[in-house]
Amino acid sequence: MRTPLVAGNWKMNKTLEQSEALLTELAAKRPDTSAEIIVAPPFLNLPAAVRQLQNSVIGVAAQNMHQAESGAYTGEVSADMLLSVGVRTVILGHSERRSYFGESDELLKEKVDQALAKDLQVIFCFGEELGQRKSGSHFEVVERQLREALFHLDASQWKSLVLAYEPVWAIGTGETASPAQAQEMHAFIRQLLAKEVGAGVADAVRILYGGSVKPANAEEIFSQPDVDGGLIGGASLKADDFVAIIAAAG
Ligand SMILES: O=C(CO)COP(=O)(O)O
Repeated sequence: MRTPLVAGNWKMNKTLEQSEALLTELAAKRPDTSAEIIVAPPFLNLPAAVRQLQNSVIGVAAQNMHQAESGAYTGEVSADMLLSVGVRTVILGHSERRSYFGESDELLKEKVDQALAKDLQVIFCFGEELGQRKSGSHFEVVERQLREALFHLDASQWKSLVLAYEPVWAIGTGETASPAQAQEMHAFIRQLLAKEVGAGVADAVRILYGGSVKPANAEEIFSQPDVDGGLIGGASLKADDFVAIIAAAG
């Protein structure tokens, strides 16, 4: 049995004060659920978020990380820095990192390797663009993204990985993949993993869906057999919406 996971990716939203207010509201609403819950505030808010949530069931993730141990990388944050403030999970490969910051499959492989070497849990994002879906190459694109960054990992490393399928055309657009489209891709990924990495990994790994998940569509998407929860952007910025989505997963 895979435990559902709902993660909120706040992106570049919420000052320290706003972050504290949202987390206070979230913790107070105590989502009654069997799902695991994670929030990913901006870097600067992480130490306070970890402190604030230390007695709650809500975990804290970073939205990115540099692949090097340390050094002359102005403006970057390392795995050890995340660990030193109590962060245990990192989101890697988000489409906004890929498109606005030029993160390639090759670079993401390095980041994943570094995160896993440091015992961080990784939520690895991938997904096709609109043109790729229209031309029917979406399965091929997703297969390449996974192959390049993850297929060299062994079964024990896969235990620290969560996959997040986020079709780029559904992110922040209000246009969600239909439950059938999500299920079709998630089932494809699981079959691919069974073939390439092993049946045990394919069965155990959680595959989240991300892209315009809202309280109104969450339940239908999460009820698909190969969808194990969601990575939520906009709707994770409002406590009521996020709690409703969490309830839909558990
Ligand atoms: O990118 C996302 C989560 O990482 C999804 O964002 P939205 O939920 O705002 O579409």
